[in-house]
Amino acid sequence: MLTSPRQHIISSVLAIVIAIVLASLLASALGAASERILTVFFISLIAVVGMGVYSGNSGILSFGHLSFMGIGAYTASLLTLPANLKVATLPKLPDWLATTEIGLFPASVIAIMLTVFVALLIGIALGKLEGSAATISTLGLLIIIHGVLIGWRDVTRGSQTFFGIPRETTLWSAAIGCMFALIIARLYRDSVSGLRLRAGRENAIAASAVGVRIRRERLVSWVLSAALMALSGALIAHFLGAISPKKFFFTDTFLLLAMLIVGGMSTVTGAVTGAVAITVVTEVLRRFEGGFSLAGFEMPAVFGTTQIGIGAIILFAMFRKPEGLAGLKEWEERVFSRPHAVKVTASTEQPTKDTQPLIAKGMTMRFGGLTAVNDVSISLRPGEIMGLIGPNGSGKTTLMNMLSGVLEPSSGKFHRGKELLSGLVSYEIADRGIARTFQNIRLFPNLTVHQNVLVAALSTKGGVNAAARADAALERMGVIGHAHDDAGTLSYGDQRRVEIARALACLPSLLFLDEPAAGMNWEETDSLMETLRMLAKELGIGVLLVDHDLKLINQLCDRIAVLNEGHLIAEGSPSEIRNNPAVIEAYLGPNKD
Ligand SMILES: Nc1ncnc2c1ncn2[C@@H]1O[C@H](COP(=O)(O)OP(=O)(O)OP(=O)(O)O)[C@@H](O)[C@H]1O
Repeated sequence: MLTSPRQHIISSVLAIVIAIVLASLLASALGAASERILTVFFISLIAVVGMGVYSGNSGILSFGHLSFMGIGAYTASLLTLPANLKVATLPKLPDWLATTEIGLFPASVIAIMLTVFVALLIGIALGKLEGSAATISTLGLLIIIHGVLIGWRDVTRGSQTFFGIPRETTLWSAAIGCMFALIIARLYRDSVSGLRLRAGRENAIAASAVGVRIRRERLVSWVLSAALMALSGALIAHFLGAISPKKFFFTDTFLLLAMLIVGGMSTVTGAVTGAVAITVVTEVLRRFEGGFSLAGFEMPAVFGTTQIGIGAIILFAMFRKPEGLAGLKEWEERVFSRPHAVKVTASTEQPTKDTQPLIAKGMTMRFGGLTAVNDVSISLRPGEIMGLIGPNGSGKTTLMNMLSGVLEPSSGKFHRGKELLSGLVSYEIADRGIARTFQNIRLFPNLTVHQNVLVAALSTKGGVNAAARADAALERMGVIGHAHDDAGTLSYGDQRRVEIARALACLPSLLFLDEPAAGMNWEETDSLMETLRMLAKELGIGVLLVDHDLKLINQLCDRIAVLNEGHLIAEGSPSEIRNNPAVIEAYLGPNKD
């Protein structure tokens, strides 16, 4: 399933095919030099989009992808190298490999399969790392695989050139490979997995809280990107006819990353833009590297002109367009307007069937020497609105974080019916019907409002009826008119509503709201109160509401629990809580009137 309009995908695919065919025909007409430049460009572009599939969608920069290109290149070359040459130059190869001599296509397929297998093993290990730790470990990967290519002399000829590879890569085979890679990358970006990964890139905690298994999605994109790198490696080896480990090390990593960063990591349009920009700069500057004469002046040769030029274009892009020359949207997302066809059906927004209360006992959270929540026991029934109040720092958010799986409690358990929920992580809890919003809004700001909500619907309850669920939630919260605006561009109040809509798209039976009215004016707060009442009454959703607005809490809540310094000091109806001496003391202090 694809998460963007069909019109976008069709126009994107058509543009890819037409541009590649036209460029190839033009290069063929211009002669061998142009053909050669375009062939290398196509092969580089496969690698750039390959890197983009992982780095662009996950937000984790990888320095290690050239390793996969190297594995692909050497594997395919070992399979296509003439048997007599293998016997002469690699005498210690096992017999079965020495005598194998197949064409580029089957060799590429095998090379891709082997690379995918290696990437899977590495990806499972790397998946445990986040942010810069993940990036640095990809650097380790590059160095290790480079070391293996050099050290495994019997198979790779070590640091010497691996020569005699049949030059089977033509302009048209590179063009077809490039077309394939661009289309795969484009489809992946808008697939369910791609959307989930982009949500995780924008905000990992929020993505997990709406059911996204970020590690799994990262692994999918890692493996897919490795496959594209292997294809690029196989093609370049069979274009050059000779390779060595240094071809798959720092220099080309820098060049390909420069293309990706300059153009924009998060789109296929960006990868193409960056590859074009860097290729043009490289080709132009290379001609001046050896010196030139201009209007009678002899300019001297300047060593490194090309590298200086690439460095300058990276600096320019970072200063002027840090998200890349092509920005954060695909070209067709900018060009075509998107009237939103609402797909609400009768089967969406059914009243919840969960009638069991959530029961939490002895919930405790220690941060080092601080006990933020101390032995708190509460319960929440479907259909009721329960307020959770207390002075600043009394542990309200921490309690909510534990009950939604964002934090693992130091001790204490919570369950619903017979199902023990403590010990589950947040995407598992979201899938069991407990959804939440955050005190500091955690939307996916560079995704549209519709995508923000759709990703939640797709990632919970098996993704059944996801589009209709997303629309119903947007409509319920009054933000369907913003469906195709980027969530980060909305007013504060609208962002809060989108966050609630995103939680509703999970079809929760319990909804945790952390200061949902913060930043709203009284009119917006009134309308929010009305909506929450309807959610509880019509859909039977239980609401746990943290807020400092005691008027809102008193008017809305059936029951109120009060925390002070991590302890539950009172629980009861609004009137009981208003007259409770412990609560008055916690809020006003012991010596106040
Ligand atoms: N990740 C953390 N690491 C260390 N201390 C934390 C962490 N999260 C919260 N705390 C501390 O735990 C205590 C309770 O914080 P918490 O945010 O739960 O309170 P709160 O009642 O929600 O406050 P507020 O009303 O200001 O949002 C505070 O002293 C806070 O500094």
